[in-house]
Amino acid sequence: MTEPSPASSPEPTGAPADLPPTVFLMYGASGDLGRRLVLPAFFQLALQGLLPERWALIGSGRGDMTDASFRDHVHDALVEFGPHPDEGPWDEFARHLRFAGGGFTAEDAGEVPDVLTQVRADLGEDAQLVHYLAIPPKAFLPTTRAIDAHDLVQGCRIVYEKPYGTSLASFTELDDAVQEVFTEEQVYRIDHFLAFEAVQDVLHARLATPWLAALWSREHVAQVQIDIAETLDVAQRAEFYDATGAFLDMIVTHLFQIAATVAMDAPADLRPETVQAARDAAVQRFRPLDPAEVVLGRFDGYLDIDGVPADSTTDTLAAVRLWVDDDRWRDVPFLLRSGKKMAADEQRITLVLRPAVDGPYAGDPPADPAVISFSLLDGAALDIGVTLRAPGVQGGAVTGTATLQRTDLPGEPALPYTHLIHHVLHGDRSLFTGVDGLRAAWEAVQPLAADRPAVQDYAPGSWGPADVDRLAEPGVWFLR
Ligand SMILES: NC(=O)C1=CN([C@@H]2O[C@H](COP(=O)(O)OP(=O)(O)OC[C@H]3O[C@@H](n4cnc5c(N)ncnc54)[C@H](OP(=O)(O)O)[C@@H]3O)[C@@H](O)[C@H]2O)C=CC1
Ligand SMILES: O=C1O[C@H](COP(=O)(O)O)[C@@H](O)[C@H](O)[C@H]1O
Repeated sequence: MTEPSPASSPEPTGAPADLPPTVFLMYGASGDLGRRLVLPAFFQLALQGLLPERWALIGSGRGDMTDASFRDHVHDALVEFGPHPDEGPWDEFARHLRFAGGGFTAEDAGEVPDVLTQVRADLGEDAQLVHYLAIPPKAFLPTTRAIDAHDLVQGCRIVYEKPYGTSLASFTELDDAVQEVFTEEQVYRIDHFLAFEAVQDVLHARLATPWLAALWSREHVAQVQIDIAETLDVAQRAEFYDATGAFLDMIVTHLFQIAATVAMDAPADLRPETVQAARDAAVQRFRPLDPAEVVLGRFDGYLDIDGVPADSTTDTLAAVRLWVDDDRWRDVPFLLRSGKKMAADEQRITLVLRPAVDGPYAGDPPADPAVISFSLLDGAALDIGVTLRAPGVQGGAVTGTATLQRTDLPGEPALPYTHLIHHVLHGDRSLFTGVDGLRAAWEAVQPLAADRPAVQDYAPGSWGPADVDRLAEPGVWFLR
């Protein structure tokens, strides 16, 4: 298959000086996500000179916090998670931080209006307003209504964390309310895996490297494997996790979006709407899952965790065989797997390549097939497996792997949330999930609502129940 060549730049462009004055109103700024991921991303943007010349970040929360204690909170977060405040102009950065306590509901906007008025007096009445909902998903809907009730919709952008819905019904309820209040162009729905540099590579390497593009189809690819394996426990967040499970936490969200990034047709250009529409169109071609091709697992010992009910049936691992119904991928299984307490911390997208179909090596495939494999972890790497003549006088075939470390490339990598906030600032929705794709994702998992497979036990430190291996047959999991 041939690919069109895209015409425009892969990154949002425009100097920070050209960005309008911007006010971020961050709901849930005191929470775990804010501390670990979002506030560090703001500081990384500041270090790289990528924030607008005039900006403010107002943390909003239900408690009372002074500006000074919010600044201390941000400082502590940076000390713990980096970039360290000493690495940059902390004092200057801190002056942009404000806090508005007293919560924010439709009935009572707390201190938000007052603080916003003060900030606007400084930045200008027409400063761009960006709402960032870093709050639990159950608060998305009431906060959306509150933003409407307090007349903070006009001209704003709004960022929703994941998960955007937990079923087709709850997605529809949330999205109906969101579409009533905002136009689609105002809405940024996060799936932070789309912002991993290695996930962005999957599209950009293919678009920029013709030989890679040439093998991007069923003609050369026998299987696609997407593996997000974690050794992590869930004891710190048992309540959340038990209500969610691996399938909802990871498969229908992150792994589906990654699968769509692999499966999408090459967009004709890199305009955000073209990229998002191409990815959404790929999700719309996902065949509804067959429950017989879904394996759910639970690590031994899960039921002993404090906060997990004795009769829990929550999955801590999920693996699925997904099919993409189009000419490019017909009959190529997409194998998705993610779980907790697994054998390794690994995040990989692997295209397993077909062996020779004719010539002297046909019919004699090597034990390890050739692959193109993207690691998503820090300092991510691209592994390219090629089958070669085996060394020595006996000959035969052997597969070797060449590894390209991203850390060997020139340039400073950016954190996923740094990319995401940068894109919001520039009005670029290419790294955000589209509403059509999300709806299609929930539709694709609907068969499980009526026919959920039983949860099977697996040993902590393993790759999951034996049935997971069966999903990959006649092949094998690249990670094993
Ligand atoms: N933590 C993570 O690693 C990740 C989280 N996410 C998503 O980010 C969002 C925030 O997650 P996280 O920070 O872990 O969540 P937290 O449970 O830490 O909550 C964040 C903050 O939201 C406020 N809050 C809590 N309940 C409510 C409520 N009912 N109404 C309004 N505000 C409330 C609290 O602040 P206060 O008490 O000051 O009001 C709290 O500190 C969620 O949607 C989550 O799914 C996504 C990816 C990773
Ligand atoms: O959204 C989530 O993602 C994390 C894995 O993402 P990472 O960026 O921390 O690698 C996962 O551990 C968590 O369960 C899930 O909610």
